[in-house]
Amino acid sequence: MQAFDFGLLKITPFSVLDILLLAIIIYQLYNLIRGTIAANIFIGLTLIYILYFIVPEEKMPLLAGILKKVADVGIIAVIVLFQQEIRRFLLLVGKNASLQRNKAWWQYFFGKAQIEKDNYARIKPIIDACKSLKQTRTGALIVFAKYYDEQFYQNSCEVIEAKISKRLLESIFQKNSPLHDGAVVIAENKIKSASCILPLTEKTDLPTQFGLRHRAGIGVTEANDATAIIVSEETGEISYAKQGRVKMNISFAELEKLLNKDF
Ligand SMILES: Nc1ncnc2c1ncn2[C@@H]1O[C@H](COP(=O)(O)OP(=O)(O)OP(=O)(O)O)[C@@H](O)[C@H]1O
Repeated sequence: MQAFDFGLLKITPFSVLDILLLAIIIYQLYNLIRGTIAANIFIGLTLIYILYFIVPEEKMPLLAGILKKVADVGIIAVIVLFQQEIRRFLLLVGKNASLQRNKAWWQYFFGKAQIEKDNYARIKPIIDACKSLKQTRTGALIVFAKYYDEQFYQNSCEVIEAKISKRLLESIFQKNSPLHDGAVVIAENKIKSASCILPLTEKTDLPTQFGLRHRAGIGVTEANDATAIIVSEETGEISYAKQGRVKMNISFAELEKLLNKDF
């Protein structure tokens, strides 16, 4: 393979690929921790590492010794502190490598129109339920899990295992229903569970009106390969969370598009 020689610097196609892949990984990591408390931890760790390299060991042995100790356990600290982010990063890599590709093949073989028709039939009861929940200002949190992680969801949920229906969703979220608190989880084309307590996002830059329901809706999409619809009890507004980001006040046409893509 041809290499370009600029004096000391030798650039080969592999070094370009190397830099490109590293840039993609850094960008994805930045996206995952942007606006979270992990970003501050990352800045803290980077500062400690910079200090470790610039503090002269012979002249300042005490500080250099402490920094060396911290730097030595750095990789373990990174794994412990960034557990959630590493999990999300690996999920992202796995998802891009398998599910998206399968979907494309599926569409190629079975035709886009037929798939969209089938999808609409699956999505309709959910959209109808959201319309009714919005109208009655009933708070709701519906999670769409690409992979139903039993350990993650079942510890804090009531198992349902039922066909998706507008009436069932409405009755679960009705204020006097014993299951209305918490989230409904939909996976494998079924309502798998209700009343789920989900992890809350640690994001610090969210709108002030976002309370626990919105935080849980965003949190679950950070920790899992999942998306979430949040219906606000206060305003009736519908928000949609995906990969730790949230789209606020979306229309039903938008919701249909998003579900078509993600569900
Ligand atoms: N960890 C959690 N997992 C799932 N659902 C939760 C969790 N914490 C709270 N909730 C749900 O959120 C409700 C409280 O919502 P809160 O008023 O704090 O949220 P909000 O984001 O302001 O939404 P709203 O606009 O509907 O008021 C609880 O009654 C419960 O159903």
